[in-house]
Amino acid sequence: MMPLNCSSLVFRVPYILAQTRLTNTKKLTSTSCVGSCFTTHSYQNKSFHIVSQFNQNYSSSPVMEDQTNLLSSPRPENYSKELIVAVRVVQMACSLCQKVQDSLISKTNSPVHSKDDNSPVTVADWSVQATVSWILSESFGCRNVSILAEGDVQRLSVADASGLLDAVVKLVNDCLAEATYFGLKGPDSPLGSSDVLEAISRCNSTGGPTGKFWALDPVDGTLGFVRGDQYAVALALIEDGEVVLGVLGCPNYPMKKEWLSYHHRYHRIISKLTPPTSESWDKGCVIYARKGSGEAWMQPLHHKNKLLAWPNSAIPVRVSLIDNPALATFCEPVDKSNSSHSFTAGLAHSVGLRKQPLRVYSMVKYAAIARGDAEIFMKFARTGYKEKIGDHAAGVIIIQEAGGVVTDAGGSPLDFSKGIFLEGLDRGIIVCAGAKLHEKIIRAIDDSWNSSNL
Ligand SMILES: Nc1ncnc2c1ncn2[C@@H]1O[C@H](COP(=O)(O)OS(=O)(=O)O)[C@@H](OP(=O)(O)O)[C@H]1O
Repeated sequence: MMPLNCSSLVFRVPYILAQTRLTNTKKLTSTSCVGSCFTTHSYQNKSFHIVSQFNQNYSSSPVMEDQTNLLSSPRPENYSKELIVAVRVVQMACSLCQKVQDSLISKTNSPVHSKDDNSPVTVADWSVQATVSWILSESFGCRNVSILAEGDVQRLSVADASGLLDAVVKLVNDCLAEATYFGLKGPDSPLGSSDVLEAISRCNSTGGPTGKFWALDPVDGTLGFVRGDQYAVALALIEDGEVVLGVLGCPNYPMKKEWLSYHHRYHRIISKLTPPTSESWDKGCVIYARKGSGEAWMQPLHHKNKLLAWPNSAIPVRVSLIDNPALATFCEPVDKSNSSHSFTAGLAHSVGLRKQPLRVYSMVKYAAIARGDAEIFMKFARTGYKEKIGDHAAGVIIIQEAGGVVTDAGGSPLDFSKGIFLEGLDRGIIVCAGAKLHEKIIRAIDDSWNSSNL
């Protein structure tokens, strides 16, 4: 048997299979529809409905009020307005990021690989942060909105960053000018630099155990973004230390799941040569879930050529029912400096996973599990790295509501109540479609800990 060997990993917590949810038995037999005026489309042999609603007469609130049926859940409508605004603003952010990524790819054959101060990913980061902050503040009132995000406005305010600030202000205004097409209301006149800086500077929450705050990762998966590959826009709402809703925008998520692996970039580039028609849905989605609903939903990205009839659609997503390790696919980060590939290889072997790992950039790995395209996601950061809550919150709630399980390597739930970081994390993060696979992995990790202590 291949030994589990990862010298940098020390597992301290004994096996506790805590908080695992046995909700994976709920099999969807039919798709639900949303709204009242819909057309039928198909995706992976399932039919679903696209609601073509668009109302120019919006109220003073940036959310168009007649579109609250975006959520088809019959359950209590807690956080429903928050979720609607969050889904829409993440759609806007995806559109913004797509523009930046397209220009990045077309302008250079040797993409930027770091997040230096003037890199396109930095521009996208700031612009998404400003846009999301502005829309949330307009929707719920500045005083009621607290946002935790990484961007620090000081860097953008200094004199030598004026070119960067100009680029950000332009992108933000271009994006907000299209707000009505996403069912939101933009500003009456373009924002100035000070408005943009103010919107960014409002994202100064440090999280914590009480109160309500949004956790935003504007462009998660820097490497994927600059390489023209997978990245995600992640927005979650956390209240009293619990994630209550999550939205993951995945602009490059391929509906042919085989193309998800970074190895298949070539196929994705080829697919770009054939632009999608209004009826096709070849890539890009926004996935979202609300705590306690027992449901997670996916809608296609908004397409520019459908400006006056936004396809306000959603289909339910559910984790895979595969619980046989030999048939299961596991995801992990592409870059081995972000997660030990040798450790996961040993773990995979001892658990009986037989397929090659699916290496995917960013929180798109959470989306893959929620959609049932893979069964396991494991991340084992090197010693000393502290995971940030914004890099996981949206994914965790989506997985849980889609029927999956997320814990640390000791089997404990992730704790979002301790501030910016996932404090007390027992090294790895384990995401599984079902409790059975999860139990096997946690047991194997525990065995490795025991044998390394012999
Ligand atoms: N050293 C180290 N170890 C572990 N994790 C780290 C580390 N450094 C950063 N990060 C965080 O992980 C995010 C990248 O993780 P991914 O799963 O996307 O990795 S990979 O790009 O596929 O290799 C990365 O997201 P981005 O900063 O958006 O790229 C960080 O949130």
